[in-house]
Amino acid sequence: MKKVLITGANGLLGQKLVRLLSETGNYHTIATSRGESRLSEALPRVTYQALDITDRTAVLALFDEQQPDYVVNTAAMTNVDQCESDREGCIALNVDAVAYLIEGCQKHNAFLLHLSTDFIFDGEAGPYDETATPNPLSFYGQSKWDAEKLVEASGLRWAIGRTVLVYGLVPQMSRSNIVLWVKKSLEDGKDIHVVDDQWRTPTLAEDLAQGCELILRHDATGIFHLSGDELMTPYELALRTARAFGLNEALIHQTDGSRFTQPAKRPPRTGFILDKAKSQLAYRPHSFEAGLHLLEQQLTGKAVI
Ligand SMILES: NC(=O)C1=CN([C@@H]2O[C@H](COP(=O)(O)OP(=O)(O)OC[C@H]3O[C@@H](n4cnc5c(N)ncnc54)[C@H](OP(=O)(O)O)[C@@H]3O)[C@@H](O)[C@H]2O)C=CC1
Ligand SMILES: Cc1cn([C@H]2C[C@H](O)[C@@H](COP(=O)(O)OP(=O)(O)O[C@H]3O[C@@H](C)C(=O)[C@@H](O)[C@H]3O)O2)c(=O)[nH]c1=O
Repeated sequence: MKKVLITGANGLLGQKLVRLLSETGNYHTIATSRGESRLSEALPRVTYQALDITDRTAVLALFDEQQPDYVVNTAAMTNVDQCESDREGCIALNVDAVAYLIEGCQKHNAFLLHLSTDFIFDGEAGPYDETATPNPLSFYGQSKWDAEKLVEASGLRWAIGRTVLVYGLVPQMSRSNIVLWVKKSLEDGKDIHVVDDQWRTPTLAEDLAQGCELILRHDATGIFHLSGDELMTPYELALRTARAFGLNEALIHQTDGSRFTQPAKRPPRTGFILDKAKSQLAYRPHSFEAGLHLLEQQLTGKAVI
């Protein structure tokens, strides 16, 4: 049985991945995150331990204690605007902590799967494949690219799973996501202004977890693009979400980057080409509507989250 240490296990991907690894029956999982566990229930073959990955001593001590075969680093500062204002905190978590994990993996000859983002690209030429050249526009994007470079230079057996605009539902979320935000706003009767000049391939959290499990299952090394397969604007995403949940589309107003601004610059056109993950891992993401349907089932208690 493969022993896997997951960081950021309270997060959106972390919770999905812990559940998936438990369900397959092939992994013993050490789920770690900062603070108490927010996993909804005790799961077979899963133990939880608090771990702040910015604490080098704590990271190395946990590696010595648990001796994992695989490490999946899902923890990150994922609030892109916060990364712009708290640059020190961003580097500590998104870059320096990755160096501590690499150190632990080197000592115990563990495989490292690290999560990264479409925001390493400038969005001038999306959708991108794994060979495209990064040119981040934001501090978040730069931090994630710097961490990728550490992983690639580590001498470890490593994989990097890059993803795009993840949506989904887990218990006690510390951060919402675009689909839940659209749904809640429309349910509350609030007007929303959504951009039509950015393009993304939004990713169902379950699909991303599946992609990570496939990498672990096959000991697949290198960079893999793991996202949804449909390129769309956030405006289109909002309309399709409204239709799927039977909500009022008239509340959704089209805007663009000249009128809607955020503190961190977003790349205009990203999205991923998935050919490598499809051919090498048999990665098969849900369609966007199928992803929304699963979310609807989870929200109504017809499927587990
Ligand atoms: N979400 C997205 O749209 C995208 C995400 N990614 C990447 O995918 C990965 C997973 O993202 P996602 O699951 O959505 O992120 P989340 O923000 O949902 O989860 C990150 C988790 O890391 C935890 N964490 C924060 N600081 C620390 C720390 N010092 N030590 C240990 N754990 C910590 C957070 O804890 P707490 O909950 O307590 O804050 C949170 O549970 C990240 O690497 C991200 O950069 C890439 C592209 C898109
Ligand atoms: C809040 C809001 C967002 N948007 C658009 C802008 C943007 O393209 C999209 C999502 O905006 P957010 O600020 O929620 O998410 P954002 O920070 O852009 O999401 C990113 O998260 C990090 C972690 C990543 O790695 C990236 O892949 C990326 O998906 O929605 C609007 O058009 N209007 C709005 O009022």
